[in-house]
Amino acid sequence: MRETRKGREARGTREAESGADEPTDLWPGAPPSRIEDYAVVSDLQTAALIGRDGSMDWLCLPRFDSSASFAALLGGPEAGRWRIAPLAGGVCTHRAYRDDTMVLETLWETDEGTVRVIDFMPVRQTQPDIVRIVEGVSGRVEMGVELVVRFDYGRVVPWVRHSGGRWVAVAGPDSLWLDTPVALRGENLRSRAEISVGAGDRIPFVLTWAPSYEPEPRRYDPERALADTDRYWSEWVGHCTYDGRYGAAVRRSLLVLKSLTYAPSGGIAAAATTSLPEQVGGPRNWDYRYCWLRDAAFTLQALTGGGYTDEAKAWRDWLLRAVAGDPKDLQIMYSLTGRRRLAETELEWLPGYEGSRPVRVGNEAAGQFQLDVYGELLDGLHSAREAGLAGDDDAWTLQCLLTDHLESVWREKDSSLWEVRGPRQHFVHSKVMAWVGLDRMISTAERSGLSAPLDRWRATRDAIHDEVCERGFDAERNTFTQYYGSRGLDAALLLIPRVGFLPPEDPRVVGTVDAVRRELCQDGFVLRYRTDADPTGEHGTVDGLPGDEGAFLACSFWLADALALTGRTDEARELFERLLEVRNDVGLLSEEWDPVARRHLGNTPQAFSHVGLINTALTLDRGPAHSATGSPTQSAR
Ligand SMILES: OC[C@H]1O[C@H](O[C@H]2O[C@H](CO)[C@@H](O)[C@H](O)[C@H]2O)[C@H](O)[C@@H](O)[C@@H]1O
Repeated sequence: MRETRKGREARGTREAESGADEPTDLWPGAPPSRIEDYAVVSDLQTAALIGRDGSMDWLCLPRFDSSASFAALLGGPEAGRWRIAPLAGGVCTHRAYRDDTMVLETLWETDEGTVRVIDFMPVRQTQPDIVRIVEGVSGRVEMGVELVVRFDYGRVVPWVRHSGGRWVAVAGPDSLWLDTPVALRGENLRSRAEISVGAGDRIPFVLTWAPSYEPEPRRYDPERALADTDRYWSEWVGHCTYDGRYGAAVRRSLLVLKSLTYAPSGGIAAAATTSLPEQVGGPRNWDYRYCWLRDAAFTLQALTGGGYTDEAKAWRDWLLRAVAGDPKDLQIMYSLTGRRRLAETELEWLPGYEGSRPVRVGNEAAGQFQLDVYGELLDGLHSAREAGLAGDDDAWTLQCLLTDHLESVWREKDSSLWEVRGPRQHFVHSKVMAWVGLDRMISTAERSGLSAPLDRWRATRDAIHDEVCERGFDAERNTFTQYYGSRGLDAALLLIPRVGFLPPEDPRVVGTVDAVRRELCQDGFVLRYRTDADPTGEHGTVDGLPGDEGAFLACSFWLADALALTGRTDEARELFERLLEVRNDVGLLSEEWDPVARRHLGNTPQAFSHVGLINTALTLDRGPAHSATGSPTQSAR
């Protein structure tokens, strides 16, 4: 490495003092990244998003749901980011994770030479570290480094100083420490350097977060950390039991799910981000950095399907702790540690992703009544037992209490799995999942001989079944409906055969799958529901929200499942392989896909979408061995 002239002059400056003396940009006019441009690295407590332009634009420290120290994703470079890229600008020529790991390698091939940047987060020991190693491959490339730290989601400009050879940014409770042989200079409230990287050079940058009131964090050997991180992920992937045709895609999705797991508690975040829009420029922007019982139950089944029983056990332990107490106080989501209060607020100082406002933290849906979660939970615990997780007395006690409660609430209207913000309805999928909850409890008690009020449970299960078939089915159109009396459809109805509510060959199931294909598909991908379908809704829509959204990727996987289950395997495979095509260059999926603009929408990477991928791959390879949640245990009535 050669340090450039500006770099040498910069030693010892105080960034905050140098102010706006040089308002130039290292990469003038660089466009913002699209959602699908981001790769993720994780230390199992938080995650960073890195664009194809080499810019780390999202990083919450010290946890997934902490304030962001880099929030360029939602506010542009001024909201904090860390870019390492050729000064010539542009995006990388190639990018991939190193084998089956979460170590990212980004290659820049320029006329002058080739450089690789290796990005990773060592699995957390004490403090979070982000390591970036710039490696000269051939020739010589002029690289730029720009570090803009803005604590509290872009709002707080820290004091920056150099101390004992380390670069330090401090404000309030946060401090960030950078160890690197490169001297950064303060300029325009940013820390910058230019370096000339020749073949064989290897230049490390290690950024470590610590509470500002604690002693400075220890220094980390980046090369050793790289070897350890490589080994950790390779060993983890080595436990995967899936050996089917879609091995690489399934392993990558399992790695993403693991990356979204908050290791200290076993809780699983629905996604690494907040407020990436479901419609660019619109208000459908939500915070997903929490643990949804629904998403976690689905995730658990994908993990057990892939052979990961330790994670399943950790999730069950998390669950038992989180929901402890009165079952009527059950929430549909919790923080990663099990905290209940997730008050939703808007960060008005952030312009949002491509102007998509508001940016929200917290999630009001935490207070909703969503009937389906009882079914997903009970099914998840049932599948955990089926997957060989030893029975647990506490778990069974909890399951019985939840079932008692389910029996007393299943007739109520709810907000559904889509967390609609319009009026509550008798959503058909919710009732189906109430049936699933009772069905799985009956099955567990029957098989294991655990004591249970079986006659009563059977009567309730049958009553739900009868009511759904009577009030939730439109005989004229031969389809189940979104809610009782509605003309609208719901992609969640695709789960009916998978959860065993009716057998796949039942004409009502076939009719519903056909109706969803006819009315909810856009370019073959599936919308959750029509956002304009219900004039009785608060804003003339069932979800009470203005605007529209893209195709929901999990639902598109559910359609592939339903096609496979109803015997249309070729069509199922074709759709599944189209869905694989919408993954980004490093195999990640966000929540939604815009079939018109052909781009990712919504939070990323999203567990729900990756779970869909894994479960459909398992269905295509192994047949419907288990439901999505769980195993069909009963056939038609
Ligand atoms: O689109 C409206 C709702 O979107 C979010 O919910 C969605 O994501 C959840 C997490 O993956 C998932 O469990 C749920 O089924 C999805 O609808 C958001 O959290 C809600 O607040 C919002 O109303």
